[in-house]
Amino acid sequence: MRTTDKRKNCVPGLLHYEACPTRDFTGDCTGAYKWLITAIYFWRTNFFVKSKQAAKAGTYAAEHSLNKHQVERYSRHLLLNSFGLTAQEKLCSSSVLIVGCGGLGSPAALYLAACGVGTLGLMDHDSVDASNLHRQVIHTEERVGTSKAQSGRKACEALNSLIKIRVHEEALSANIALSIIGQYDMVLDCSDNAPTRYLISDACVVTGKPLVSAAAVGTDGQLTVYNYGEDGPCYRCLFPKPPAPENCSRCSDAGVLGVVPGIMGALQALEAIKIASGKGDVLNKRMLVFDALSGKFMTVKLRSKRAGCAACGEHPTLSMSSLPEFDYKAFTGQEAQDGPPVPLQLIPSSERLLPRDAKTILDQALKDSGAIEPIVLDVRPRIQYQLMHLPHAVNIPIEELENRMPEVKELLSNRSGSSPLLVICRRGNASQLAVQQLRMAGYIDAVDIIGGMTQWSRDVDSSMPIL
Ligand SMILES: Nc1ncnc2c1ncn2[C@@H]1O[C@H](COP(=O)(O)OP(=O)(O)OP(=O)(O)O)[C@@H](O)[C@H]1O
Ligand SMILES: [Zn+2]
Repeated sequence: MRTTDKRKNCVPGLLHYEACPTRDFTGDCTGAYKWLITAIYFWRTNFFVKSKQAAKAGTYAAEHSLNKHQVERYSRHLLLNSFGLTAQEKLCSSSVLIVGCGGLGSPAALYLAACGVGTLGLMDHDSVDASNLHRQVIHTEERVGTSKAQSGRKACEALNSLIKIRVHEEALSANIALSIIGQYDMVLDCSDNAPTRYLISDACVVTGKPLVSAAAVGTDGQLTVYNYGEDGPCYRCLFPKPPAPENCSRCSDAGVLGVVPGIMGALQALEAIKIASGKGDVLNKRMLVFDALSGKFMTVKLRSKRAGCAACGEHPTLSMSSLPEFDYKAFTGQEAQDGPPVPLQLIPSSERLLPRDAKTILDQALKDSGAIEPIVLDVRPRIQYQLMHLPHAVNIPIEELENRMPEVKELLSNRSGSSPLLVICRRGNASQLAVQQLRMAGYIDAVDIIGGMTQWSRDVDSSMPIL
């Protein structure tokens, strides 16, 4: 009976009394097994509740800092033997500043956003123009006229919401360069003018940041990394003296095959990824030169640091305190922001014509002279003339004017007495130079049109495309 009384200590259904290993020597159940089973039960229950809570919170056992979304999104990088986990973690905690959201900056920003750079800075003071869209693939038709930096932010955010994007809607200038560049691990120079290139390079030297620099004009591209490693040169080491302004080709004058900056910008993103992740050989002391028409890439060896370099040499003159005072415009002889050329004032305004007045004179001359056409001399390059020109205009590019004066003489010999000699160019600078030449050749009634074809399109005939 004693035995039967003690059976109540056993956990019902779990163990047959006879088989209970914790019976005492009299064969009675001690209840120890009951307490053991109960303890296991509570421990397991507690464990399951805790695991459920853990699963809800999204934690799981792993030896890295990436969250579930990052692991899924960057899985193809993570699986790549030559890249992998540590490289992606470094990338995700890196910060990159892109100066210029144009032809180079567009693909660079998209790839860096897509691959998970932790913080991406987008800097540009300009707004999107329709002529940008054939190569600046970060922008859209809808965003023409809006800020390039904001347009870039929208595209990058739409692509990857896991990264941070900082927008700098202003031009990089000497007084803000150090504080802005100081916020990032590295810089991509995607700008298009000499003063900005010198400024970015100097600021990167002073703040100790690597600089991924590229250029693309026409069908050619270049790429290198400055200020990298022990003895990597800076931009000034290679180009201590700025090029003459007339030797700097600009896309807005020389044109550019859209995909060329696309390729160079993507390569800039690649160098940035290599620097941030610590993988691969960075393009240090080497320049990659791309010729799109022949489809050839060539690598040129570059020099090491120059001992006498004003920025990174043995006795630099540029420093935290002197850089903000440095006059990059005076040094390069160019405007810090790439825009239309500064309007020249070679001829007094009173001796020039506004497009509307020129139109009235032309209409009147046509009426008066009947069959004889008024004379309009268009001094733009041939391609611009082919794209569109004024009715009756004769094309003699400014570079050919001196040699082709006999043609001008012939042209003028047929005009009626009242026909004016009007000279037009793209924006009103070359036409003033042409008028000076014509006047020296004896054609003193030559007169140019203020603002050229660009202003003509705005004031007289909006159906004309602006180049
Ligand atoms: N100092 C600067 N700070 C910030 N952005 C700059 C600076 N200088 C140039 N940029 C930007 O760099 C970009 C360069 O782009 P890109 O070379 O494709 O030429 P673009 O000026 O957009 O077009 P186009 O030359 O055809 O008129 C431009 O958006 C320009 O505004
Ligand atoms: Zn240097």
